Amino acid sequence: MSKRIDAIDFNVYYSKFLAVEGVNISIEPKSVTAFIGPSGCGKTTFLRTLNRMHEVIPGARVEGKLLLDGDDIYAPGVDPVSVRSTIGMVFQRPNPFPTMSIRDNVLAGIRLNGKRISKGDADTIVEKSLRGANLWNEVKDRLEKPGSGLSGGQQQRLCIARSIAVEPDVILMDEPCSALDPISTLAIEDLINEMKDQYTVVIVTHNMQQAARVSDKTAFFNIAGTGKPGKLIEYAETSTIFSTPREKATEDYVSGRFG
Ligand SMILES: Nc1ncnc2c1ncn2[C@@H]1O[C@H](COP(=O)(O)OP(=O)(O)OP(=O)(O)O)[C@@H](O)[C@H]1O
Repeated sequence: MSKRIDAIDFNVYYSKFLAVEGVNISIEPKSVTAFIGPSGCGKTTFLRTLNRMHEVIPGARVEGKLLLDGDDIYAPGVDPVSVRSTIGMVFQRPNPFPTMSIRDNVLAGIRLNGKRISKGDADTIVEKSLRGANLWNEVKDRLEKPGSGLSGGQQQRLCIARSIAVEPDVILMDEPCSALDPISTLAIEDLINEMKDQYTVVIVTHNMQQAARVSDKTAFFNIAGTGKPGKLIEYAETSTIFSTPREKATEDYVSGRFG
C-alpha cells in the first residue's frame, strides 16, 4: 500500500555538521517525486533519512518529525529495521548478492526479515516480484544462476525486484540509472512509471530530463556555499518547476546556468 510522507521542520546532521536544514515537504502516495539540485546540497542525505538509513553512520542524527501516513518513524520504540522493510531503497550501483542465485536474490530481503515461507509461496513471490520489475521474461529460465551474470540494467531491475518482494509502501531510489546505459535507463524509467500505481516513489537524480520524464512533483534543493546546510528551495508539480518556477535559483538550475 502506497503511503504519504511528511517531513516537518526537519534537520539532518553528521555529528556537528548541519547538512540539511528546515525541510518541510509532503510527498504524495501513488506518485513519483524527484529530488534535484547541485552536488552537496543534501539530496542523498535527506533521502536516506526517509527510511532511517542515515543513522547507520556514527554521529549522524536528525531533528524534527518524519511522518509515514501520520506516524512518526523516529518516535521512541519504532524499530528501524521494520521501517526499512516498509520503506525500501535502491542504490546508485546495482548491488545484487553476487554469488546468490537470481531467485535467492529476490528472496533475500524476506529471509533477512526472518520470515519462513513455503517453496510454493516463495515461487509465487519470485515470479510476482520479477514481473513487477519487468525482468521475469528475461530470467525465468535461469533463476538458479547467479545474479552477477546479468547485465547492469538487469541487475538493477533485480535489485528493484528484491526491494518490492518485501511489499514495501515506499521505494527510495538514489540515482538508480547513473551506472546504466541509455537503453537500460529507459527500461528503469518505464518501470518507475508503472511502480507509482502501487508505491510512493522518491528518486534522486542529476539528470534533469529524467526528472522531467518520470516525476509528478520535483523538489529543488540548493546550498548557499561550502559548509552551509542544504535547503529545500522549491517544491511543485514537475511541469511547473521546469517551465515557470517561482524562485530564480530554481530557474537558473533547471536551465543549466549553474550546478
Ligand atoms: N558520511 C558523511 N559524513 C560527513 N558528511 C557527509 C557524509 N556524507 C555526506 N556528507 C556531507 O553532507 C553534505 C550533503 O551531501 P549529499 O551527498 O547528501 O549531497 P548530494 O546533494 O546528494 O550530492 P551529490 O549530488 O554530489 O550526490 C555534503 O556537504 C557532504 O560532504
